[in-house]
Amino acid sequence: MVRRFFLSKLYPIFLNLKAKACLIVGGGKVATRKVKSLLESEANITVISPEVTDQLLNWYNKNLIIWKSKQFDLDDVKKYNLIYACTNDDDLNKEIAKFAKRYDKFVNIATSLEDSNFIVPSKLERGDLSLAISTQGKCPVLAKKVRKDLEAQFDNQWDKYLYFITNFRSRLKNQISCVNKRKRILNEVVRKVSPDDMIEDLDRHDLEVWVDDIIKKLSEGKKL
Ligand SMILES: C[C@@]1(CC(=O)O)C2=NC(=C\c3[nH]c(c(CCC(=O)O)c3CC(=O)O)Cc3[nH]c(c(CC(=O)O)c3CCC(=O)O)/C=C3\N/C(=C\2)[C@@H](CCC(=O)O)[C@]3(C)CC(=O)O)/[C@H]1CCC(=O)O
Ligand SMILES: NC(=O)c1ccc[n+]([C@@H]2O[C@H](COP(=O)([O-])OP(=O)(O)OC[C@H]3O[C@@H](n4cnc5c(N)ncnc54)[C@H](O)[C@@H]3O)[C@@H](O)[C@H]2O)c1
Repeated sequence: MVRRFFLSKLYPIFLNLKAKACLIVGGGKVATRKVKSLLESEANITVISPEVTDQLLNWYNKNLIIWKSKQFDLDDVKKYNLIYACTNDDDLNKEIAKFAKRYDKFVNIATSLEDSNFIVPSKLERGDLSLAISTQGKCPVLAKKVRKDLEAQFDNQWDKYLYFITNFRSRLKNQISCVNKRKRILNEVVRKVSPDDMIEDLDRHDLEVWVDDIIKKLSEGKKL
């Protein structure tokens, strides 16, 4: 019998954080990792910490983040959508969680799964393919290992493949109005064309010719 800490499962979601106000309390290794992925999402990032890593300082000097060089104050949480408590003081992190939840905020506690109401997954990206891996917080180091294993399986060909599939689907939508026919063709192309079929340096024109040729064949009921 498997016992679970949470009665309900954590809900996986991809958030659009562009320009959303995010607060990171703490300026160490963990804070730096969380800020790195928030920067990729173009969030509006504030770091509160008396000291920060060289990397955070570098982002601050390039105006990519706001840094308030001070001790955290409870009132600091009010203005932010997402809050990450990444200090090395677990009692302080827990206090941040309590206060943030009073204001109905989403808060992530680097030292305590139990006090977090969202957690950060390990992630792998290949073009527009995003894989998020979580152990529901039970063993982050295992999530990291699974990510590394998947990195080998999903190699850089997937980048080109996602580009091909995106192009294919958009041209298919323009050419075939029947949803069921589109669905059949897409299923067929996903089954028959693999990332290994992607050609190096295929220019846009050649890609479109290739895509249209596949659409024509499949819509006429021919095999690939
Ligand atoms: C995936 C990743 C994403 C990221 O952080 O970006 C991530 N942790 C990573 C690495 C990592 N974390 C820790 C170690 C040291 C080994 C160890 O102790 O296990 C390593 C390994 C390393 O650093 O190499 C220690 C640790 N982590 C947490 C606690 C507190 C606790 O367990 O309660 C403690 C003990 C702290 C203490 O001693 O007090 C908690 C969380 N860590 C999570 C995410 C969330 C759950 C994710 C899931 O569902 O699996 C959750 C719940 C909250 C959160 O942080 O969002 C990232 C891998 C990125 C990658 O490389 O792919
Ligand atoms: N969740 C995770 O993914 C994960 C992974 C590894 C470790 N951890 C745990 O997370 C914590 C942070 O790890 P780290 O390696 O970044 O530690 P660190 O010691 O490098 O950084 C701690 C930071 O907290 C800041 N800080 C301390 N008191 C503060 C206050 N009152 N106000 C504002 N900032 C304050 C310090 O200035 C420092 O920048 C540790 O307790 C560690 O065990 C979590």
